[in-house]
Amino acid sequence: MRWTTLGYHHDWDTKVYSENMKNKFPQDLADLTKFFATTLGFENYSAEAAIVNYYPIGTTLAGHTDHSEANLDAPLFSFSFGQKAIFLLGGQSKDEKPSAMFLKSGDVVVMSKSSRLCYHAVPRVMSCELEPYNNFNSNEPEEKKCKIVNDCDDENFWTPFRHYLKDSRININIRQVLNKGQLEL
Ligand SMILES: O=C(O)CCC(=O)C(=O)O
Ligand SMILES: [Fe+2]
Repeated sequence: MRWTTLGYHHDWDTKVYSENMKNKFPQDLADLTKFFATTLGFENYSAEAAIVNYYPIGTTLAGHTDHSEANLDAPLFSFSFGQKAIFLLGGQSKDEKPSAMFLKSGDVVVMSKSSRLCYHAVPRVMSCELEPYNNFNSNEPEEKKCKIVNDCDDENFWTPFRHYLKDSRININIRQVLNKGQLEL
């Protein structure tokens, strides 16, 4: 499994965010996440760090908690695309037996309040039966479709992504790092 980072870079070795290791967080992803946060009643949410996880079928992510953010009250948002996974969600200690759920393309996991600091893991990525990520039949009129949707309608543009997703899952894991009013680490 591989990953890239956006915004504040999460260093999996030290688990420390730093002001010296960050780039601009993509505005469209920040807006999308804020939409989810506001809809769920989390005002003032600001997406500041993301890990984009790339899982070829057969790869796994070991059990862990995400506790490096200065702000542990803001929820963690997790968007899944491509092939499906088994996601294990446990408790705040390893003594608690985890619950298993499937995460499919388009599913969003929100870890907030008591689940924010719970152990979780991805023990299995496997083939899905349906491929919702290949379906661009939107009812939006042509002029209202955003650029990325129009780009994906173009077979030449989409083909490499379709090939990649056929055997892989992508998860985008988004966090707010700073507390309200905090300007830097
Ligand atoms: O792939 C997932 O669903 C979870 C990823 C995750 O837990 C993380 O990036 O911290
Ligand atoms: Fe995590």
